[in-house]
Amino acid sequence: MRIIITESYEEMSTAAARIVAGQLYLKPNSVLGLATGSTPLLMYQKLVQVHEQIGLDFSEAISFNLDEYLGLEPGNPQSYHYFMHEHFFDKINIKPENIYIPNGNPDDLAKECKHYDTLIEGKGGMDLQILGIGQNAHIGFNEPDIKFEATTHKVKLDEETIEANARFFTTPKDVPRYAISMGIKTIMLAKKVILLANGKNKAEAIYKAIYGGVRPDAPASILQLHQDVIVIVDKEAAALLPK
Ligand SMILES: O=P(O)(O)OC[C@H]1O[C@](O)(CO)[C@@H](O)[C@@H]1O
Repeated sequence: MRIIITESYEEMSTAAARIVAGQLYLKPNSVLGLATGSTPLLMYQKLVQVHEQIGLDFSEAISFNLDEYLGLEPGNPQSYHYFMHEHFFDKINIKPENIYIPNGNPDDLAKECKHYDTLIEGKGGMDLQILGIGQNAHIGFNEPDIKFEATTHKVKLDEETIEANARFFTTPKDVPRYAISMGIKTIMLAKKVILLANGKNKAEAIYKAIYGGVRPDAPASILQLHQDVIVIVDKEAAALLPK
């Protein structure tokens, strides 16, 4: 695990965007695992700039998003479908048929989970997985006490996550209670992982992810067992790490 501590959110985002851009230059048809939330927002903006200014090409890239709220239609502004199109996909030249996001309104949830796993496997798994982290150390929507061997599945969101994500909704009541998320196993099968965090509210989660024991009550701690993880955190998120 490589740990990069940056001075600011801006620097964290630049460092992450550089790795994504480098990945695409080396392998234009890379399979990217993508995250939502506020953490990767500036990284997406920077990638859009690189696309616009020097032509970073996404035309062969394939993307799989980590998760989606259950019960939200893709056109709902709070859905992760909407988020990804608004902040990233609609601003780059990725092909619509190469964009995969779990369906938050499937007729048959178990089938949708299996289908998503099959699609990921069919593309050979992720070359590069981008992750944010929840305050409770969740990755994707894999909440504490998750089974490490899980693939795509239905998740009941923790109260802490509902509270943290309420800022995106009109009232906390509107936050969906369930989501569909890629599992830890799928994330761990990615060839390379970048874990991003900024702000002091992520300091404890980052400590647990990097220095705590590998335990299901801190899902991100499993990344200690991955062979190629780069953790990029600003100094506030790094505040509890040993100097
Ligand atoms: O970046 P944020 O908004 O703090 O969210 C943290 C994590 O929680 C999620 O919203 C749940 O998947 C992730 O998208 C994100 O990585």
